[in-house]
Amino acid sequence: MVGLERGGGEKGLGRALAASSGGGDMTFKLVLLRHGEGAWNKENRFCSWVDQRLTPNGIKEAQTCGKVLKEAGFEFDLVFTSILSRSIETSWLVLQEMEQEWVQTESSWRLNERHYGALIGLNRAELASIHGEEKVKLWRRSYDITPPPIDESHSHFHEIYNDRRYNYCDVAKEKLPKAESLKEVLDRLLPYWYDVIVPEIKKGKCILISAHGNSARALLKHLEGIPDDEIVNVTLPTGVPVLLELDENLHPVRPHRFLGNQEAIQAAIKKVEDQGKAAAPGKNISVSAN
Ligand SMILES: O=C(O)[C@@H](CO)OP(=O)(O)O
Repeated sequence: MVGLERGGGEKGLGRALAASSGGGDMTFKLVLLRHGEGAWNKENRFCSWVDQRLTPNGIKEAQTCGKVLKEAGFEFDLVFTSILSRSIETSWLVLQEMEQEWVQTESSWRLNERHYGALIGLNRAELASIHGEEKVKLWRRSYDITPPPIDESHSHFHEIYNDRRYNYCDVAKEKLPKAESLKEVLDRLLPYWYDVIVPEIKKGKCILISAHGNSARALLKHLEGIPDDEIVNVTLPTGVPVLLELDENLHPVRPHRFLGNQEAIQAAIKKVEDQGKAAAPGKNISVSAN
């Protein structure tokens, strides 16, 4: 298997199926992706189910991702996205860069970003200066802590729940979440994973999942068996492809790998982690900390 040295070391990684040395067992390759930077990523606000477009930088990130995947030789058979524009737009840009725009795409709310409840729209750094960085880290990265739920008084409530896209979900609108822990994200994602995505992987299809920081983390936790208290340390940067290689039981044959310039990727991870550092208190912050 090809290593990940910079300067073309990822070439050849993209074959959908590879025989492992000796036994001839099949290895399935799956690429997980967090969308490119969106407007509220840049403003350091919890974006979650608010629909945001990519920034010019986010567009570049998605295009770079497409270049990396193209150079590595990936040929996708199927793409899955959430129903939020930033994940769909990212998949378009990736496929365009790879000259694979024709690849069939399916979208589901079950791949949406985690529902951040009452935290939606708030600035992470301002929140950290009020509630402390530890509390914000727990809200952002813990496994089973659910933030306070969104209610009708929230300035983005109606924008989210009156959005026509949620008329087409496989659950009634009233049953859609009002806040989610990472565990709750996994609970709503797994039926889609097992019923829709897994059968396609098992057919040998090369699959791209263009999702979000926390829906991708939830899936990664599930596939790699990351313990509840260790998932807090897993952060995904925007627009960086994550390669997973799975055996026929969909157990990983090696740890996930970020594809691309490793130094730039580490810097991007740090940037996302630093979003939760405290800043001078801002004005419009009101959320009950419990
Ligand atoms: O804003 C959000 O919904 C997510 C990132 O998409 O934020 P965080 O990185 O804090 O989980």
